[in-house]
Amino acid sequence: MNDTPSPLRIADDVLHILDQTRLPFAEHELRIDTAAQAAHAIATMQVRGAPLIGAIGAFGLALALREAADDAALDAARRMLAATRPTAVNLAWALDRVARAVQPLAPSARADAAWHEALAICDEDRAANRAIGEHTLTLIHALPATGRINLMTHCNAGWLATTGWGTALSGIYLARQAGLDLHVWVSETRPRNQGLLTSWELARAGVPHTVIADNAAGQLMREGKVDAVVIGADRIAANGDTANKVGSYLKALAARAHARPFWVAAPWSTIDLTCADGDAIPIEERSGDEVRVVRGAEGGITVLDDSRQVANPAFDVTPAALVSAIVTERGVIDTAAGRTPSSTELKVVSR
Ligand SMILES: CSC[C@H]1O[C@H](OP(=O)(O)O)[C@H](O)[C@@H]1O
Repeated sequence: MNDTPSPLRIADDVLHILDQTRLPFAEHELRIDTAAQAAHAIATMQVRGAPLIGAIGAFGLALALREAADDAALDAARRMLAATRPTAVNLAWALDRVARAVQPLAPSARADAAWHEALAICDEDRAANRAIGEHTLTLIHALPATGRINLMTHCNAGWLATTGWGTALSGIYLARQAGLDLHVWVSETRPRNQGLLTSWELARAGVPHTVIADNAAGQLMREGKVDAVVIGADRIAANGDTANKVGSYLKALAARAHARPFWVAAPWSTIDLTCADGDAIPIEERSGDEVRVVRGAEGGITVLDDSRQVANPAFDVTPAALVSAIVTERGVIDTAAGRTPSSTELKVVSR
């Protein structure tokens, strides 16, 4: 799995992360050697993307256990890290997994065991994402498109958002490697502009793409310029309702209106069977400053002052009825086929 870039690097038993708040303008690595630094990196989106914040949370818990490893310290560190971002279930999932692995151990053995568990989470994430890419490639091959294939994506669900390969972008990378004639519409994804990260990734990989304003998606679909939409996910409820970066829902509505497939690509750890449907998914409300200030290479420009009210929900929920397929490492859950889910699909409902 070494043939993928990664936003994190382990050296000298500490973490080094690519600071995503400085991309795409500057490539700058940050050293993370305390749990507080890991929590800060997640909360400020120096690291972002559901699988990646899960991995950084896991390492953060291991770093906390180097300082104190009794039950109270474990619980406090876990809560502190879990509180950083609420929507992506991968964070809580990874923290629970590490805590479960170390709880039976003596405090003196916990930090090393937690570190190894975090490394295992990363290995499994890369393998899962590669498998997601292979399943997505099958869907791409099955598109009725003749000539160049035009996909659309939203936000950044590439290797920057994971520990390698990406989720939504994994299939795009494999399609490119397979020599498919493919072009990607990349929506800029205001207010944090993660679309610029996607463009940065795709440019590095030589994938033809075009960045669009978020509001251009419907017109492009209307003009027949989009063959399918593929996005990542932060939490998928038991009925298939999908929380992803705000703006995903509007793309799903437009895709349905124009009879285009809308695929959600995510590892199994993003499925939260404790959420019956999308109404149970917590939606992160971020600072209004992200809307008030437009960031660029030279810092930020304030476009709206504090006297104006701003709302900034960071995610939205796309109802399962608008999702054509959920692609996980276990295969494709075809939510449009109207068949009964298999045992591996558990409670994810087919439509
Ligand atoms: C591969 S999951 C990517 C996922 O992460 C996102 O959010 P954020 O940038 O706020 O961490 C977004 O919903 C992406 O689809």
